[in-house]
Order: sequence, then structure tokens, then C-alpha cells
Amino acid sequence: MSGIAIKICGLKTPEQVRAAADAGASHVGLVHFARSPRHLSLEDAARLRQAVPDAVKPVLLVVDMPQDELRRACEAVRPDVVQLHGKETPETCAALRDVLGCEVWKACGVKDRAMLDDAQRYVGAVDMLLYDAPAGKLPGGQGLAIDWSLFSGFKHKAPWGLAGGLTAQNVGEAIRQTGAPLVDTSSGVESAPGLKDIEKIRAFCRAARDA
Ligand SMILES: O=C(O)c1ccccc1NCC(=O)[C@H](O)[C@H](O)COP(=O)(O)O
Repeated sequence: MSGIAIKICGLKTPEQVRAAADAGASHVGLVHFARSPRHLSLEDAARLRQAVPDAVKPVLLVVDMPQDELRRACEAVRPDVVQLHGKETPETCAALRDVLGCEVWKACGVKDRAMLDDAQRYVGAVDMLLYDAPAGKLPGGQGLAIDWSLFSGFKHKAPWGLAGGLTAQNVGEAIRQTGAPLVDTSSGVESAPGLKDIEKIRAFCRAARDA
């Protein structure tokens, strides 16, 4: 069995959190972004956070949230990680890392080598770079895969993870091609936008662990 980290994003109920934890997820994502079909109010995110077992890290996802607001959100939700999904600069990320008292991850949209090179601006400013499809109608959770061959021969200078259109069917190949130490999925374990499917969560975790 591999030691790969697995993040299941956009969970909304304690049952889903328990299913992800039992299936071997290392991280669960709670989305706070009003336009998302996975949106949770901060009150609901704080309540759901209490259902997260100690062995699993809760990740709070936000988009261009002002520092003071994000600090208050973290006091309410107590995430282990904040994942930034907007246009936050490396300077903003580094400042947040200083004040939030938890890990800060930056989601970086990449569709070509130039975008992957540009994302390296965040090295040293964040705890992890999460490569995802570039923002479209939503900043994330779009079910769009990125070109895994971009990572071939790429020398990573910081901890990183792979997101974007991952499913139980393709995650094994994605891990083999890219060597990703963490994989993240949302749409790929849903039966409709925002509706998580527990069987798909189990199948995704199994496929990632078996890769
Ligand atoms: O999932 C959302 O709706 C979302 C909304 C706003 C910002 C970020 C969001 N999700 C970010 C994630 O970490 C997703 O897991 C990641 O983008 C991969 O999504 P998918 O391609 O659907 O697996």
C-alpha cells in the first residue's frame, strides 16, 4: 500500500466525512465560496469540522478573502490547512501564513509549461502548491483534468499536489505519470454537482492507494 495523501474536497455532511476518513483520506475539504454547489456557511463548516477525526486534516477553501475575515473564519472553523483559490499573490499568502497559525496551500491553475513555471513564484510563500485546472466559471471543482505530461522531468522545489478531473478510473494513471504525493478530487466523487457519492469516494481512495 502506498503512502499517498488523499484529499476529498467539497464535503457537506458528517456521513461523507466519516466515509472519506474510513476510506483512507488524509484531508477533507470544506468549501466556503457562495457560488459553489459545495458551499458551506462558516457556521456549517465549523459544525462539520467537529466530525473530522484527529487522523484527518480539515482544509478550509476560500477565494480572495480579506485577511481579517479569514482570521475570524479560521478561529471559527479551526482548519489544519487553508487552501487559497483566488488571485492571492505570494506576498498575501506569506502574510496569511504568518497570522493564521495553520498551513497555507495555494491552488495554481496550470494548462501549459509557462503557467507551471509561473506558479513557482509561490515557492517559499506557502506550505504546498496544488496544481489544478485554470479557473473557469468556478475557481475550482470543475472536473477538468490538466495535462499530466507537464510534470514530466519537472523538478519540484516545494511540496505539491495534483487536482483537476481526478476519478477512480484515472487517478492511478495520474499518480504513475506525475509521481504526485497528494491527489485531490471533488467532482470525480459526485453523482451530480455538490452531491457526493460515498461509493465513489471509497473507489477513489482505493485506486489512489493501490497505484
Ligand atoms: O469545489 C468547489 O466548488 C470550489 C469552489 C471554489 C474554490 C475551490 C473549489 N474547489 C477546489 C478543490 O480543491 C477541488 O477539489 C479541485 O478544484 C478539484 O476539483 P475537481 O476537478 O472537481 O475534482
